[in-house]
Amino acid sequence: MNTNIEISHITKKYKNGVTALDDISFHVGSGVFGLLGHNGAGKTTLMKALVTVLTPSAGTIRICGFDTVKQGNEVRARIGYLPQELAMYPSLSVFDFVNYMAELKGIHNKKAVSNVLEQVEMLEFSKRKIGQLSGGMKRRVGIAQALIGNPQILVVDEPTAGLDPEERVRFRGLLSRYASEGRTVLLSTHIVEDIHQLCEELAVLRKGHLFYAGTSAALLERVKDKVKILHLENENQLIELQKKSVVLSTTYESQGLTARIMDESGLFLQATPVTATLEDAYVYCMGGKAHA
Ligand SMILES: Nc1ncnc2c1ncn2[C@@H]1O[C@H](COP(=O)(O)OP(=O)(O)OP(=O)(O)O)[C@@H](O)[C@H]1O
Repeated sequence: MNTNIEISHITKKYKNGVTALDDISFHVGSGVFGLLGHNGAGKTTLMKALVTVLTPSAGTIRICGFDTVKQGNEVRARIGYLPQELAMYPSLSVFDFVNYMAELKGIHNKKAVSNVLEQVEMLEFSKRKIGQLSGGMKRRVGIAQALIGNPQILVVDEPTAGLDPEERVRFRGLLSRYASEGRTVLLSTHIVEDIHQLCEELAVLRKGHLFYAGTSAALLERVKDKVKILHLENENQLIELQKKSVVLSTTYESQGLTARIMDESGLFLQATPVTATLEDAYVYCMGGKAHA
């Protein structure tokens, strides 16, 4: 497998003293790779370091073999980035906006602009003003500007958040199509369904530390035999349970509720073991109940 991204011992300490990343190392090959973690875990900081917007305090990152600090131009030529909040000019047309972004990258080629708009199914809306687009359409225009120059690596920060189910499906299709022919899509998300549908491999950050990096299958192996269900009489018992174990999900019933838990140390002898699913594994990684 080719390694498109090599992250080695990356630490980022901000001026205010916050250590957003603490000695992170992992490799990313081709395909869609998921970056997971709660708010503040360090995902955006890591993505900014990958795309050379931010310089790490220590460690190195190589993109297609090029060092993000020493060979920024080579890296930027091979990477497309859709930040969480991309500043867009509402009065520009879709075409003019993407063309403007292309020119900032040094690409003066209107055909290339039409090409990327076609890839994201926005060519027919080329003349529409950005201010008149739906949230999903704006996100597609965001991807279009990241695809300019046909980058080997596409980095997208929470691209499906806030989209309706239909747009989400369309978006996932777009990302998985792009991640073929040896290209990489690195996707940060809170949404378990995104990972489930798209990512063979993932990394999980927790408070600046790497909690897991590897395949979904290996993650499932880790949680095997640890998922159990437990009947509870009321929500007070649920609150107590959450202090002692990771609650994966809860189902309310006519009398009380059933909690699905991760019994890591085998303390819950009264709970019934069940077959672990990938969804359990992802939710466990995220530290508890599903976000979507
Ligand atoms: N420019 C900055 N200066 C100081 N601290 C920062 C800065 N940017 C981020 N942080 C802090 O670094 C930590 C990691 O933030 P980061 O934005 O990377 O997390 P995240 O996982 O992307 O979260 P979210 O999902 O909310 O975007 C947080 O504690 C955050 O407050």
